Amino acid sequence: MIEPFLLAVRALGKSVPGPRELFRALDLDVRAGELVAIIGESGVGKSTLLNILAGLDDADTGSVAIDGIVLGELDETARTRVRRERIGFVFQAFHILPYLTLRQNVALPLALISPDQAAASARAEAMLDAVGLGGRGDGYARDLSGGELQRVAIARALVHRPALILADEPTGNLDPETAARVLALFADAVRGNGAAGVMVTHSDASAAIADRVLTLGRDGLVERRGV
Ligand SMILES: Nc1ncnc2c1ncn2[C@@H]1O[C@H](COP(=O)(O)OP(=O)(O)OP(=O)(O)O)[C@@H](O)[C@H]1O
Repeated sequence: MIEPFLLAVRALGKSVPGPRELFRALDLDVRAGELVAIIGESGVGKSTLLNILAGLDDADTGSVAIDGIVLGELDETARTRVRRERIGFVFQAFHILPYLTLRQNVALPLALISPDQAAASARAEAMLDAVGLGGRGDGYARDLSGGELQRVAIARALVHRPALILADEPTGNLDPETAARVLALFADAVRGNGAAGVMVTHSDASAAIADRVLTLGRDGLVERRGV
C-alpha cells in the first residue's frame, strides 16, 4: 500500500513518571508540503510529542511512520540513520555549536550522512544565502543576534532536504518583525521542499501561517476551526 502521508502517527500514548498520562490514542497525518501547528497549555506534552516524532523519545503505545518507515520497528542504529537522513529539527534554544563556524554548523547534518565534505560546505553556503546570511559562513554564533541564530538553525535543519521538519517554538525568543521573517522562511522551506512540517508554538502569529492548527490535550489532537 502506498502511504499518502509523509508523517503518519497512530494511536500514540505517553505517560510520564507520577504517573501522569499526557495523551492517548493520538493520531496525526501530515502530507508532503503541509505545515501543521500544534498548540496547547504549558505542560500538556507538546515538546514530548515532538521528541517522539523525532525518534528521540519513546511512546508507550502506538506508532510513528515517516515516509512509510515505522520508527518503532527499527533498532537504534537504523533509527539514528532515519533521524539523520529524513528529519530536520529546529530547537527552541537553537543549539548552534559555538566552536564551529556558521558554515560548519549548517553543513553538519549533511556532513554526517555524506562523504563529500566540499559539497556539504557549498550547500551550507547556499542555505546561509537563502536565509539572508550570505557571506557570514566564516563567522561564529557569538557574532549573531537571536533572530540571526534562529535563521542559522533553520538553514541547518533544512540543509539535507529532510522529509520531516520539526520545530519547537521556532520564534520563541524573537521580536515580532524578526519572528514573521523567520516564520515565512520556515513555511516556504516546508512547502518548497515538499516536506511535512510540524511546529509547536504558543504564538497566534505562528499558528496563523500553518495549514492546520491542532490543539493537544489528553485525548490527542483536535483541529481548531475558524482561525
Ligand atoms: N522524563 C520525564 N520525567 C518526568 N516528567 C516528564 C518527563 N518528560 C516530561 N515530563 C513532564 O511531562 C509534561 C509535559 O512536558 P512537555 O515539555 O512535553 O510539555 P509542553 O506542552 O511542551 O510544555 P511547555 O509549553 O511549557 O513547553 C511536563 O509536566 C513535564 O514535567
